[in-house]
Amino acid sequence: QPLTVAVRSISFSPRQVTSDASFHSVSFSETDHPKVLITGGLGQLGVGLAKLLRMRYGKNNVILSDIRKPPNSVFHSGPFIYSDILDYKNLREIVVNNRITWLVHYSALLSAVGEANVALARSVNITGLHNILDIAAEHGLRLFVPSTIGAFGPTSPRNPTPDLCVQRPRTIYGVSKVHAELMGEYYHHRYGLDFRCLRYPGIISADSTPGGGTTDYAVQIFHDAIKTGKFECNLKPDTRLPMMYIDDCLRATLEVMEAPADTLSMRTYNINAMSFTPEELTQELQKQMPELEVSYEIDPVRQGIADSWPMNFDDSNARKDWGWKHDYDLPELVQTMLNYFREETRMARVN
Ligand SMILES: NC(=O)c1ccc[n+]([C@@H]2O[C@H](COP(=O)([O-])OP(=O)(O)OC[C@H]3O[C@@H](n4cnc5c(N)ncnc54)[C@H](O)[C@@H]3O)[C@@H](O)[C@H]2O)c1
Ligand SMILES: C[C@@H](O)[C@H](N)C(=O)O
Repeated sequence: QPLTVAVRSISFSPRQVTSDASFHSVSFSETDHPKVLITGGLGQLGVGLAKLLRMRYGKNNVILSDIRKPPNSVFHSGPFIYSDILDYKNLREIVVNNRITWLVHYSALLSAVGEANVALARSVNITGLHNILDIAAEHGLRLFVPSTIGAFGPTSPRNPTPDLCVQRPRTIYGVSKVHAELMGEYYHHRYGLDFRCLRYPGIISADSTPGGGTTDYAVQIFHDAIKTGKFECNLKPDTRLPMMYIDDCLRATLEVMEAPADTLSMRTYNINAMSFTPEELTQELQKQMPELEVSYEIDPVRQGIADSWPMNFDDSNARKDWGWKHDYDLPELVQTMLNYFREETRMARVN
């Protein structure tokens, strides 16, 4: 404990790190919950993660942040603050004023929007990450940064893709995520930063919308199926990609953050649940909605990206080291998503 206090009270920035500097994660007892900051929290994943972490650590111990204006429901459900990850001083002020101990770094531009705006993606995904790493190291934070199936490329083994193999992605998103994995691991080995990283598959959620990725079709199909009974898919029918229901993704994040450090033989893990093609997802949906019509209008950018990504993800290390286990396969995913949208439609009719 005295060591922790001493390290935290040193006022330096890793921007002026001395060659023998060493950082240590802040330890806390079971009764002393972590104080969590989530960046980029208004995207597809952040609000759900905040809800899960607040149930576990208390509402006021989890702060959501973003550069966008939160909807009323989010603003009133717990602490929310403005935070631009490109503003280092602002980040530092938030961490200091709120005595943050865990940082979940969700801000990013995803694969398709990244290709549409490479300069912004480079700035948010790479310069922003540098700010986050320095803040986390300077203040002894436990840092979670998600990576992605997009961190692999056409020369990686695709079926299955192991944790350790060639990573030569061809998107700015993928390049920035490989950079994040390597920088986080470097800070861990060099400075003792408690860096934890999961490579997420495409995430599927009902109550939040994806932010411009290649796997977005697998969410949009549910919205369109319920609304119009028709869906135009922008990937070819046989494009196989790893996918996961959001509840599994958020639970994995919580579990790896809580895992004792000595169970982590690596700092970056693949996690997986299922793999399917648009055709297989359609067939599963049609078991309950036989009238659903799916047509294909291929987006060459997204298709090119998908064709370079893993088809199946090998997550055996996560299962072995810290007990990762998914709950949702394709049938449960489809049932859960349809239940959500049907209930929403029923409530809309009642009101
Ligand atoms: N959703 C998925 O399928 C998926 C899969 C693999 C990995 N991931 C990773 O998980 C994380 C969260 O994903 P998501 O789907 O919620 O992303 P998203 O695109 O839905 O949300 C990203 C958020 O980052 C915010 N942001 C952009 N610029 C910012 C800045 N300068 N400062 C602060 N915030 C900024 C945006 O406003 C947005 O709310 C990302 O890092 C993503 O790469 C997501
Ligand atoms: C896979 C993931 O990183 C994101 N959903 C994307 O497609 O870009």
